[in-house]
Amino acid sequence: MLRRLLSTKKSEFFKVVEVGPRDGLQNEKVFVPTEVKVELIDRLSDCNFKVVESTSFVSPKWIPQMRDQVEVINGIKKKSSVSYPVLVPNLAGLKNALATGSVEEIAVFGAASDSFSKKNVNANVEESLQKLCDVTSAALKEGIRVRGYVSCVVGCPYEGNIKPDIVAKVTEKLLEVGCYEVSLGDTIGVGTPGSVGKMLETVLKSAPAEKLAVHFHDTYGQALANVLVSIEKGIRVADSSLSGLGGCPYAKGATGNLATEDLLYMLDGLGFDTGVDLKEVIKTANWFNEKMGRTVKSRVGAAYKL
Ligand SMILES: CC(C)(COP(=O)([O-])OP(=O)([O-])OC[C@H]1O[C@@H](n2cnc3c(N)ncnc32)[C@H](O)[C@@H]1OP(=O)([O-])[O-])[C@@H](O)C(=O)NCCC(=O)NCCSC(=O)C[C@@](C)(O)CC(=O)[O-]
Repeated sequence: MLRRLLSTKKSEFFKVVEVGPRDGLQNEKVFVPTEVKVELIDRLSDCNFKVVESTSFVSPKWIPQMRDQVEVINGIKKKSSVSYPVLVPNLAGLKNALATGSVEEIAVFGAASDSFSKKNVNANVEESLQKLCDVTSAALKEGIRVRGYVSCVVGCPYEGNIKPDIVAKVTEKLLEVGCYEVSLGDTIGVGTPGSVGKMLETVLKSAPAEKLAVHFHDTYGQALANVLVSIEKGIRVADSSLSGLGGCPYAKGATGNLATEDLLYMLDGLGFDTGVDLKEVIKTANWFNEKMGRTVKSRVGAAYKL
């Protein structure tokens, strides 16, 4: 498939979902000022992403960094070409999100591991799926688009290797209830092209590639290779975060997401059209890192001459 891709003249669209403002920031120990979050999202909108995941309507006791969700979602300059999904764990979160009048898309999140699910949302996989189905149905009735996530698709920080069958079951359920797309998350970044490839083979028996996205953390440096395997399986959507920001507060050891700059560089090299301006993403990452006193984490950001 890769050989075929490289030989075609017309470039195929690949959707990059920028999750930096949500997944990237939720684990930051220091509170990122609301105005910085808002400017970050506005700058990302100007990079031409189709999707910028912006914040979470979760409990502030569980994720204090996202406690300014209302100010963030109401403060950004929305572009009609960009979708700004917010994470919603339950009906209380949906109510709060709808009350802003600014939310048109939400993301619900489940997992393929009971232990992780308990730590993350205080419910096991089945209980959490029931809540997600309720939230999804209620959101769809309000005309809100719903994206689904499955965490721990290859490995769990508490249970080790995860059986692909469970990932397939959760994915199937999320699609059945009406999620337009399900993003498969290697939450702790332990997957390799071997384990990710096997997991995808199983999931693809019951879910079409067009309805799937991949979401890799780069703990073991396998994220780009894992995207490549996903491309070979027909998937054309990947999540990433600028400068590789991120980590999951309930998954010890998980490092950041795959860096958007590295993903864009690889996709460009493969001849895909993402529509995203890599230079603007690097400038945005440099701006953010300077603002927060961080160092550049993406390889491309460090190497690229602007
Ligand atoms: C789901 C709950 C709320 C259950 O938490 P709980 O404690 O079982 O909830 P509860 O219903 O018993 O309520 C307890 C308190 O929280 C309040 N509450 C309840 N719900 C909300 C809400 N929505 N917004 C604001 N407040 C809320 C509620 O009102 C109450 O307040 P109190 O009476 O004590 O003052 C909690 O576990 C939670 O918020 N978890 C979120 C954890 C999280 O955000 N994790 C990171 C996102 S997942 C992720 O990063 C993975 C992903 C998606 O990126 C993919 C990958 O990499 O794998």
